[in-house]
Amino acid sequence: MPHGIHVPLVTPFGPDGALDVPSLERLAHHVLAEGAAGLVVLATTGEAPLLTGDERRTVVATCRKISEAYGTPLTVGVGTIGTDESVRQAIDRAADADLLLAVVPYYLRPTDEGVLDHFAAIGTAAGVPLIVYNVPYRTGKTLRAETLLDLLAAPYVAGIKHCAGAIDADTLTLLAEGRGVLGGDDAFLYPLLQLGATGGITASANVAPAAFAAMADAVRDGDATRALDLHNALLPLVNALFAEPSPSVIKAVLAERGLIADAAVRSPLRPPTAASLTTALERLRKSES
Ligand SMILES: O=C(O)C1=N[C@H](C(=O)O)C[C@H](O)C1
Repeated sequence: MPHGIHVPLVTPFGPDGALDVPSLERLAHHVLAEGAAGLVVLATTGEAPLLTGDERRTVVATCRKISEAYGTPLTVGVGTIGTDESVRQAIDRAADADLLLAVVPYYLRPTDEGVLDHFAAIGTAAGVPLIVYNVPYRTGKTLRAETLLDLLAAPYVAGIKHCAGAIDADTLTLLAEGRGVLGGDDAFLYPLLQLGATGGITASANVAPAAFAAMADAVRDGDATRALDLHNALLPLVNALFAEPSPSVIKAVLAERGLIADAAVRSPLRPPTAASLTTALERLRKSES
């Protein structure tokens, strides 16, 4: 069962728009050295749908080597609208992955039963445990709490990355009855951990890996005061990092800090405004003081 903070890495591009592997390596080393429990590639934050097939393979191979050097798991994103193509992706990426982060099929809004069949097909074919990526505000598909619990109980599912955008009634049911929930909404990570989530996949941890890892450790160790202090210090930063479509602000902050060479994002994402970047940098400095 995944635990701790797994960082969904941004995918750095150079000023010419090409994949920047040295920056990816630098960032991956940095977050693991700062206490992240694992790397996640080809997720939302990694702009996965905007990469070519060759770029995806390079990102996975690069982070595979680094994960092996640190002895930490590598989670690789998979999944699209249709089951057949999702299965193909899963088979292709499973060889280099410890876990696959498989998104709920989006856009078509299938039934919950269709979604269960979708994950059964992927999980059976891949032979690598899945983390179900439940993000209704992106996919357009909300799953019933019972369906999420059915997924958690499936032999091919190691966990659920839960991004409900709130702590709603279904989230409470899921956490009360299921094991292996990972917080996927950065702003809600602390309460989710307190309610029993085993860890998180949080984009903001690209920028502040040590603080996120410390917060997860504090909850695990029962140090509620320290965990709450860290949450309160991180929350303004998280809000600033998500003030514009992610990962634009995150990349700009990483570039300012010298962790990646350039802040470029791919269209239709756009660079953040100067005001958003300034606010995020100020809040990062404050969170560190
Ligand atoms: O890339 C991810 O994985 C994450 N995606 C969420 C989103 O952007 O919807 C947020 C989370 O921090 C990580």
